[in-house]
Amino acid sequence: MVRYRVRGGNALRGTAFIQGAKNAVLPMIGAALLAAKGRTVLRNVPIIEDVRRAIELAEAVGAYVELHESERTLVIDASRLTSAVLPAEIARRFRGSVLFTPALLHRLGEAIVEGVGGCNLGSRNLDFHYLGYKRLGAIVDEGETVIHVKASGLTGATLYLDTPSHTGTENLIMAAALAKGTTVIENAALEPEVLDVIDMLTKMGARISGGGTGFITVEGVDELHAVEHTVMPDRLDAGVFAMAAAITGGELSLVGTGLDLGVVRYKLEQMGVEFARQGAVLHVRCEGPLRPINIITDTYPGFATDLQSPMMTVAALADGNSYIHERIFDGRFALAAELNKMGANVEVEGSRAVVRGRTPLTGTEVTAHDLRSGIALVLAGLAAKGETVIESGYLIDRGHAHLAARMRALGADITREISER
Ligand SMILES: CC(=O)N[C@H]1[C@@H](OP(=O)(O)OP(=O)(O)OC[C@H]2O[C@@H](n3ccc(=O)[nH]c3=O)[C@H](O)[C@@H]2O)O[C@H](CO)[C@@H](O)[C@@H]1O
Ligand SMILES: C=C(OP(=O)(O)O)C(=O)O
Repeated sequence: MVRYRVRGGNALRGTAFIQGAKNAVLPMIGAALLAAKGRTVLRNVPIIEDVRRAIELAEAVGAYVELHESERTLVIDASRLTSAVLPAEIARRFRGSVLFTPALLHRLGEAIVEGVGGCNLGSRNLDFHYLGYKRLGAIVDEGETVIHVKASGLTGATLYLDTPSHTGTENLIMAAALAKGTTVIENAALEPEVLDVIDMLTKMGARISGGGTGFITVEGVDELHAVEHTVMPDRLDAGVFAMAAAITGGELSLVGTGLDLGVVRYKLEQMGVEFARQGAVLHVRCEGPLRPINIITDTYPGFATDLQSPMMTVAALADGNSYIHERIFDGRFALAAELNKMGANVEVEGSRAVVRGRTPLTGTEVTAHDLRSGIALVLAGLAAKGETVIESGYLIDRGHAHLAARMRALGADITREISER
């Protein structure tokens, strides 16, 4: 059992190094398995638990993988894939396991998905993925726990997503990349991580146009080759560090190539946080009291649902009532009860929450129900009086690399502990 222990009260100051993006590297590991020859090199890989699980899963299907931790570099040789089974004990531990299906389909003619994990956020359907594979010519047997997808070659088709699913778009692009003929994906996701995956696939030889427009066209090719690619910076990790500066009255320089916080920056600015771009560095500081805010989560370029929980912590520390409307997931307010244990006043009704601030927070034992509620509780701990203990730290480690070390370097009093339990 991993737990984080945070003693609040220190302002965070210094340079925060933003990790590579979790939600880009996971599909890229899946994409690397599409190359039947050569070695793929991924750089700026975040050293997070989800990446470790993705490596285990790639090895389970026969790929050779080297993780060079201090270089944050992953080398993947998928020339010999030996198993189409995504075993439950690994696949159920992270969402990214779903991104291995297209490579197994193309390389081995089938994928046996024994489970898909990820944060527990209410319904997390995969119907767009499976309907899309069917439209491309696959046979999908959906058993109670195991899903079997089979195809002896896919053929391009027009696909439509009811909502622009992030991993759904990535999976269907990967499936279409080696299909015969043209595929059009309508209502495709616009997230920057999806565009980074398209960049990598394009280098691999895929013919993809329309990324970022909502209408993606993929002209199938016969093969894809191994390439080197640098993973984009993690805007969620960056958002959390900006919020840490905001709630502790600190001042941070965020370093991460081409970092763009988008709407999160504008929302924090409305709350009184100051940002300044100095060349490649994004400077963030906050001196005065925080103002309340209204947030509506949405697909990109809307406010990212993954930053909704951390923003709830910031709202609890703002003077006045903030309003949050969660529109992506139907079960993403588990944080409210934990924040309330620390003295916050958050009231949830359906998909909406009212956060009545500012309430002084006091450290106590709290539970991370998912990755982002975990990091939101770390933020609360940084601003609370006394000591906050957060379990399970594993959920935080799924998505944030070396969190305690990076925050300690900025002046935070935070430790990561491992116990037998
Ligand atoms: C590994 C990864 O990249 N995870 C991200 C990805 O998850 P993920 O790709 O799983 O999220 P989706 O965009 O697919 O899901 C969003 C919503 O669409 C619904 N839906 C989705 C697919 C489908 O086939 N049918 C369906 O109904 C889901 O139930 C959910 O309510 O995008 C989410 C939304 O930005 C982020 O919170 C996750 O961090
Ligand atoms: C929901 C998240 O991740 P996943 O889709 O991997 O569960 C997240 O990163 O907040």
